[in-house]
Amino acid sequence: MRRTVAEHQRAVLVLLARAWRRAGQPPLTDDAGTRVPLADLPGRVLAADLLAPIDLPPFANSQMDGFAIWAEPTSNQPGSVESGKSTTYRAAATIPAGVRPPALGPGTAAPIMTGAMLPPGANAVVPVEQAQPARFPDEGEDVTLPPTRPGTFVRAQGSDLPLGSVAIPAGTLLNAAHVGLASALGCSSLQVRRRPRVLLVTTGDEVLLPGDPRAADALPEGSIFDANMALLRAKLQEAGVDVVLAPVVRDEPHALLDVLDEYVGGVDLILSTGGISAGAFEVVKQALSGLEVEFVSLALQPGGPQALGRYKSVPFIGFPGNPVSGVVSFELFLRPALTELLGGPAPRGRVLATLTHSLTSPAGKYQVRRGVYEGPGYESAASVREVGGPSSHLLGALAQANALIHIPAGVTELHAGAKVEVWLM
Ligand SMILES: Nc1nc2c(c(=O)[nH]1)N[C@H]1C(S)=C(S)[C@@H](COP(=O)(O)OP(=O)(O)OC[C@H]3O[C@@H](n4cnc5c(N)ncnc54)[C@H](O)[C@@H]3O)O[C@H]1N2
Ligand code: MOO
Repeated sequence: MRRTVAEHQRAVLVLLARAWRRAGQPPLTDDAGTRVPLADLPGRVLAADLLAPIDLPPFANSQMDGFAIWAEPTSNQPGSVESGKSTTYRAAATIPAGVRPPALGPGTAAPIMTGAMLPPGANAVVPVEQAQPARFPDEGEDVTLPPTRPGTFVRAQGSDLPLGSVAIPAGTLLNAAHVGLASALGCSSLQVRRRPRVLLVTTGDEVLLPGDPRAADALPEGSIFDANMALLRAKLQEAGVDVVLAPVVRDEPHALLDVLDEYVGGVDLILSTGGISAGAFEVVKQALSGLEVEFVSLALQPGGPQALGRYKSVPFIGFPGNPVSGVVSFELFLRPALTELLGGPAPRGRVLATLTHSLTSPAGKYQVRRGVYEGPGYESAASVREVGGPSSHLLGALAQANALIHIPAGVTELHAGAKVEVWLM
């Protein structure tokens, strides 16, 4: 079956949405939610609105090292802002951060430190630099301060977030700032959405894992070391997925079915690599054809052959075996679906960049090349340079790349200086 890239993106999204979404619920929500400590929260998605359990700041406090005073709210008093006259105060006891200060006496100014609690009876702070003398006096000494409006350099209680307000909405992909906010609100853990558990199945008689005893002396002729298991595991983990690894499956359909049967009960998605094109030993195709999995051919390179469906009700996605094909398939189909359905990972940045050299692309194919992107500088526009070529076995080039260059179907030639769409990895 032939399908466009956009149609396949949609098909992947629909497959996962149908399997993962319970009526009226966000996808993969456990009834109890999962409580996760602060240290492990970045990259997780918040399950329920976090309501501020306290005011933030919890009390009115000083924004400057200076003097806490009572500033007259009326405009035409002597010493008011409008009259421009300074006022001389008697210095009260110094207020450090972390204590509950005594009330401010009339005619006094209390030396106060940044973050210290404003004493009852104070409503403004004058920075020490504006005092005469411009230093902290001993208690009982005189200090002269300029006219000041009420509220100056005071961080009011609840002015950042009032008690009971929505501090972080459900569905937020949590980052460092969210974790800092949760901690400042006194939360040591938050309730997050469960991560999908993905079974990663690598296939191929020729594939050996590094450390395999069969390669103890030397890599046997005709064999290769695995790239896909390590590569896609890292991609999935980076995207916030829990990965369940199956052993490398040899090119025997019953061996694949045995592995799927062993793991299918505990996972939300099965992702396989290899065995789906036109050869004589296509293990995924042979094992699953006739079941609920369809094998499609996209006008896409890399990533042309794809498999999609279900195995015993669990969504099944099959990527082609070439390592770069797996990466492109992941970036085009699976990662955006995870973002859309689960709220994370963060979408890839998509920008236009100037191609540094000319390129050709086969007619009728959507090509995705690997590139090195350099962001705009003071005097230069964003640019991208291809590394390697179109072939999907070029792992060395992939490892140099930080971007995918998109060349739409129908574009056969691009000159240096052309603007191309780039996805930043
Ligand atoms: N006659 C045709 N041949 C091929 C077609 C086609 O349309 N007609 N499509 C080509 C394209 S495009 C791709 S992509 C591959 C996809 O093949 P499979 O998905 O069946 O994958 P395999 O044949 O199993 O492997 C392809 C390639 O990748 C290497 N490989 C596999 N697993 C790993 C691994 N874990 N680590 C590193 N490398 C791996 C494998 O050795 C092969 O070289 O088919 C083309 N052929
Ligand atoms: O479509 Mo294949 O994925 O180019 O190598």
